[in-house]
Formats: sequence, structure tokens, C-alpha cells
Amino acid sequence: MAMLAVQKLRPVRHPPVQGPFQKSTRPNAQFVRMAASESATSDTMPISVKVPRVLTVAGSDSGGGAGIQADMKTCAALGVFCTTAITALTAQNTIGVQGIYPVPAKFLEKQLKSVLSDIGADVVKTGMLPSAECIETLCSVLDLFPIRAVVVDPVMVATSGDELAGAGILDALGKKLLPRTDILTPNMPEASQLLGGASVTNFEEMKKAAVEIHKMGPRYVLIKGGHLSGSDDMVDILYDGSEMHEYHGSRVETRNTHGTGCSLASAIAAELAKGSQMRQAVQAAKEYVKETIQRSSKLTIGGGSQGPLNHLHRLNHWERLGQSHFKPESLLLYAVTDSSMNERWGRSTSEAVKEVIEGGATIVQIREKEAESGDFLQEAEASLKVAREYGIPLVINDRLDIALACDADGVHLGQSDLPVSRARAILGPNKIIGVSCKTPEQAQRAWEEGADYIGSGGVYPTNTKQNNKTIGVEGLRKVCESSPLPVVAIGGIKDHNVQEVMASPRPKQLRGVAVVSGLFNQPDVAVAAKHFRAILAEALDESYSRAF
Ligand SMILES: Nc1ncnc2c1ncn2[C@@H]1O[C@H](COP(=O)(O)OP(=O)(O)O)[C@@H](O)[C@H]1O
Ligand SMILES: Cc1ncc(COP(=O)(O)O)c(N)n1
Ligand SMILES: [Mg+2]
Repeated sequence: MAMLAVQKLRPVRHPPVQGPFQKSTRPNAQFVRMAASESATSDTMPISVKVPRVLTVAGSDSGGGAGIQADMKTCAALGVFCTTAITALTAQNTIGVQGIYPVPAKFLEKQLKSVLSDIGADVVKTGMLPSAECIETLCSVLDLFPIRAVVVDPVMVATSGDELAGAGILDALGKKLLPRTDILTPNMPEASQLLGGASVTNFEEMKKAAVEIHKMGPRYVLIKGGHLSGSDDMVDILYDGSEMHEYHGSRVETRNTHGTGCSLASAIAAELAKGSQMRQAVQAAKEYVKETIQRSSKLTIGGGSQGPLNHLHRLNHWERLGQSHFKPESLLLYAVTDSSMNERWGRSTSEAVKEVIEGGATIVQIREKEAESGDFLQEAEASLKVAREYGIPLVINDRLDIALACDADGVHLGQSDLPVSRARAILGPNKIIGVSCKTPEQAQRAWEEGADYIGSGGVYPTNTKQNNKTIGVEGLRKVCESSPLPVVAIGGIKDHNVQEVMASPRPKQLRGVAVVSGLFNQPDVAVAAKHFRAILAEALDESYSRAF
């Protein structure tokens, strides 16, 4: 295959770190590199922030659980920028390795030089190195660039038992790479293979192996105990040439251990890149992998015996999948209370809530724009009692404090209320968070920050909310198409326009209508709710029959 001519590569020196953000504690501050145009006039220096960098030299795992893919996710989770030089493509999944396609050494060299001559790396981490030639190429390139540390995971056999690198690499590994390795991280079978088949099956043999392998050149040897059979203690042993250090952790019962070795080595590399000393780096990496295995233990991805980890569990999305009590179907008839309307008809909020649920409302929002906090709380508590009797979810509009105080099922936030991410951090994964969105950008952000549903409108002009911009059915459609979150239409929804909003073709995210005066400014709330349910049934049935 012809390759494009590329500019000649040369090593570059990296300028010393400068600028006020260096010690910032803002999350992701290390990723902020301000462009000169944003931060300074063209004749002043741009502010530069040092980003810790790891280069991973490893194989690709098409199944996303190990190799390059695990390395990049681990680094991302630990706040480190990760570049890659791919040594081989594997066709791999949770069942095993179906094929290996090694990358020619010349092209590996090109990748290494591209990355190191421009971006550079604090730490190089290696995984699958499929041939002696590939190891020799790597070592000759490493000679050309300043690297602070080299982490070597001597990948030979995948957890599935498939061979990823044969005994043919052992000579090059021992002669070229191990003498320049800062830490070598074999699992027990790999330790045995490095020692020509010596038995490494228990704690005592792990310690002996560490001493012997240390003689092959690496500054530190970490023998991983993931394969210790019959042990509940997953102990890893670090040997620095004079002392042994043990890192203990209890075994997590799970099928999801594919990629744990790659992730541990990458986590060590990431911690070293951030400036840790070796023992601290190993400790932090072990903690990260342990927590990640724990928090991934119930995932079902793929049908094989070796499932992957959820490296980015701190983002929380997958965990909430199994935990949230929210069901999108509950948006069908969303009743939003209005105390002035209810007063006019001589009923309390909780009485109105009882009636609307009996008529068929599928979720209730308590909305109070004027009430004092104490009164709002009392109303919310009384309404919640009713909603719980009927098993209908109840959320509080705007006021996270009231939602917390009465232990409501959740909160509905506007764009000027607390950000969804903060509300999620306060309420935890189990509570419902809805958010009002008028634009695709707002919808996308709601999804990213962890909302459960979107209320979108005003679809039609309304008196219940002052200065509320109308977005129309077209604006509603755009919001629906901008995130995977379920959407409830709100604003001026009356019995005569439900059909227009809900009938086919309807965006698949649109799950129901939110109604205020159509329910509560009526003499009989239950009758009004029944009426809406009948219109909804008709609109949905019609669209159903048209779609098929
Ligand atoms: N079931 C488990 N529970 C907890 N920790 C584990 C488990 N399996 C592996 N580990 C840890 O994951 C890391 C990777 O170890 P290991 O599985 O031996 O490597 P590899 O994936 O290279 O075979 C080690 O820190 C080990 O102690
Ligand atoms: C491309 C590639 N590299 C490495 C591994 C080892 O995985 P583990 O981390 O489970 O030892 C793998 N299965 N595939
Ligand atoms: Mg491994």
C-alpha cells in the first residue's frame, strides 16, 4: 500500500511549564490549553498548561475491553492524555481471539515517531508486542526521545487463553526491553514463561519469581495475583531489588476481568505521568482497578466468559441504568399542579393530586411559584403520601431543598435552576431529575449531565408561565431528536391539540404531554384526566396503526 509522504520528523524539546493554571484544582484543568486569541493579545505569550501524557504501544482489541482501548479509557479516567502506537489488530470479543493481524515494524516505527516527535510522552506503556522485530524497533525509537519511565506489561496470553505473543519474543524482550524497563507487570503464567516454565502458582512462588525476574533488568517487578487459585486475596507483589511490597485486595466474584492487566499497567503509567513515585503509582493503580472491577461486576456485555470493565464508571451513566426507578412510560399524562387554580375550585393540592391520579395521571409535579417554603413542604408531603398510595411518581418543581426535605421521587429543574450535574450529585442515582429544554443544545447537555427526562416547550402559547417563548411542534421535534432522553411536551397543551402533538409521525423520544389548566382549572379533575387519557389513547392507537 502506498503511503503518503509526510514531513520529516525530528525530536522536539518541550518548554517548561508555566502559567497560573498549573496548580489549579478545577477538574480537567490539565486539559485546558488556552488559545492565544482567547487569552491574550497576539503579541503576548499564550498561557500553557502541562498535560500528563502516556503513549501506549499495544494491540487493538476490537471488543473494546483490553489492549489499546482499555489503555485509552484508563488514562481518560485518570485525567491523562493518551496517544497510541498500534502493534497489531486483533479480532477479539468476550469469547476469545478470532484473529491477529500484526502491523509491519516499519509502520509501527512511523506511529512512534509521529507521536514522540510532536506530542511527546512522559511515560511509555507497552502491551502486546507480537514479534522480536517490533520490540527492536520500539527500543531503537525510545533511544531518540526523552521519556521519564517505561512500563512493560509482558502480554503473552489473553485471559481467554489465546496466545497473543509467542516464546519467540522472549530473547528480544530480555536483551533489549527489560534492561530499560522501569516496571514489568507479568501475571502468574507470564512470570512462569519469562522464567522458562518455572512453577508460579502460589504466594511463595510469586515472591521467588519476582527476585529472579528482577535479575533480567527491570527496576521494579510487579507480579500480579489475579490468577491465584483458591484465594480470596488478590495480592500483587512489588519487588525493587531489595524489598517486597504487597498490595492486597479482596477478590470480586465476576466474569468481567477481561483487560484488568492492561488497565493496571496503564493506570501505573498514568499515575507516573502525573508525577507519582513508583510505590504510590502502583497503590493508586491497584485501587483504581479494584474499584473498577467492583463497579463493573454486574455488567452484561457480550455472551462469552470474559466481560470487559466499565473504565469510566465515575461518569456514572451505566450504573444508573440499573438503578433509576424512572420509567419513561410514566410521562404519558404528566400532571403539573397549580395552587391558585385549585383554590379557585375549593380543593387543596393533595386533594387535587388524588383526583388527578384517580383519573389516570401517570406522574405528578408539584409546582408552587408563590408559596412560602414551609407551606410548600406541607403540601408536598401531603401530596406525596397520596401519590405513594397509588404508586405514582411525584416530583417537585425547581426546589431541590423541598424535594430532599420530603424525600420526593425527584425534581424538575429549569434552565436557571441548579445545573443537572449538581442536582444529580446531591440526589444520587435513584431520584428522578427532569429538566426543561427549549433547544437541541440544552437537550444534549441534559443527557450528558445525567437527567432522566426532558420537558420541552412551550409548544403552544400559555398563560400559566409568563414570558415563556413558544417553540412550536417543530421546536419540540428538534429537542426530541437531540438526545436519547424521553421527552414530555409542555405549554398550552389542551384537549384539542393533544392529537397534533402526539399523533404520528411522532419522534420516538416523545412519550407524553404535561398539562396544567386542562386538568386543574376544571370543575372535576378526575373527569378531566380521564378525558385526556382517552384522547391520548386515541392519538397513540392511531399512530400505532398507521406505523404498521
Ligand atoms: N476477580 C478479581 N477481583 C479483584 N481483583 C482482581 C480480580 N482479578 C484480577 N484482579 C486484579 O487485577 C489486576 C490484574 O491482574 P491479573 O488478572 O493477574 O492480570 P492479567 O489481566 O494480565 O491476567 C491485579 O491487580 C489483580 O490483583
Ligand atoms: C490486544 C490485547 N492486548 C492485551 C490483552 C490482554 O488482556 P488482559 O488485560 O486481560 O491480560 C488482550 N486480550 N488483547
Ligand atoms: Mg495481562
